[in-house]
Amino acid sequence: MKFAVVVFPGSNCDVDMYHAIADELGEEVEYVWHEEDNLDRFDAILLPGGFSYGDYLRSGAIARFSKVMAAVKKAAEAGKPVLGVCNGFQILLEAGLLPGAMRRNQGLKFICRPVQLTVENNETMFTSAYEKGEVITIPIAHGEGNYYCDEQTLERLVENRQIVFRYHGENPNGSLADIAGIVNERGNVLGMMPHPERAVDALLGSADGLKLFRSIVNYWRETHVVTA
Ligand SMILES: NC(=O)CC[C@H](N)C(=O)O
Repeated sequence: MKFAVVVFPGSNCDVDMYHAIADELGEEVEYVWHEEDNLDRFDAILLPGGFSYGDYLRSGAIARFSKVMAAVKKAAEAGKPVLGVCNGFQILLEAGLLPGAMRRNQGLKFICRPVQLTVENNETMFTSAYEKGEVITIPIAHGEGNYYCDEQTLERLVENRQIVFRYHGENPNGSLADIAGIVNERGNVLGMMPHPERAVDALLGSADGLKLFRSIVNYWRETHVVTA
C-alpha cells in the first residue's frame, strides 16, 4: 500500500507523518509537492498539519486552490482514504470535502499540549483498530480548532455517525459538540485537529495515534489483498 504526504508551502508536520508511515508502520510513502496534479499511483492521501501559505486569510483558505487539491478530490471520489490533520483538516473544510468551518480557538490562544479524545465511531476505515468509546491521548497544536457548523449539519453528522472523535473531559478550543474529528458521509475522508502522527511511540508520550494508521492499512488489505 502506498501513501502520499502532500506538502504545501508552510506545511510543518509532513516529516512526522512520513516517519509514522515509513518507520512505524513500514509502509510505502512519498512526499508530493502541492503542484502535483495526479495522485492515481497512491492508495491513501495524507494532508499534514502546518501553516500553509502562512495561514493568511484563514487557515487553509489559500491551500485549497492548490493544483493538487483537484487530485485529492478525485481520490476522495474514488473512495480512497483521505486524512487531513490539523491544517490538513482546515484545508479539507475550505475545499468543501468536509462540512463546517474552523474558527479561532475560544480563548484566542494557540494551544499545544496532549488532550484526551473519545473514539465515538470505531466502525470507520480510520478507527477500526480502536475499541468503541476508547479514550486515547493525542497532542493538539492549533490556533484555529474551534469547529463550527449549522444545526442541520450537526444533526446530519450525529445521525450518520460522522463524528469520529470528541474531546474527552475538557474541550480545549470551544468546538461545537466537543468535535475533534469528523468523516464525510461516505466515510473515506477524515479531518481531525489532534495529531496522531505525533503519538506513534511511547517515547513521544503516547502511541495511541498508531492505531489510526494501522486501521487504514487493515482496511486497504481487507479490500485489496485477495487470499486463496
Ligand atoms: N499544527 C497545525 O496544523 C496548525 C494549524 C493552523 N495553522 C492553526 O494554527 O490552527
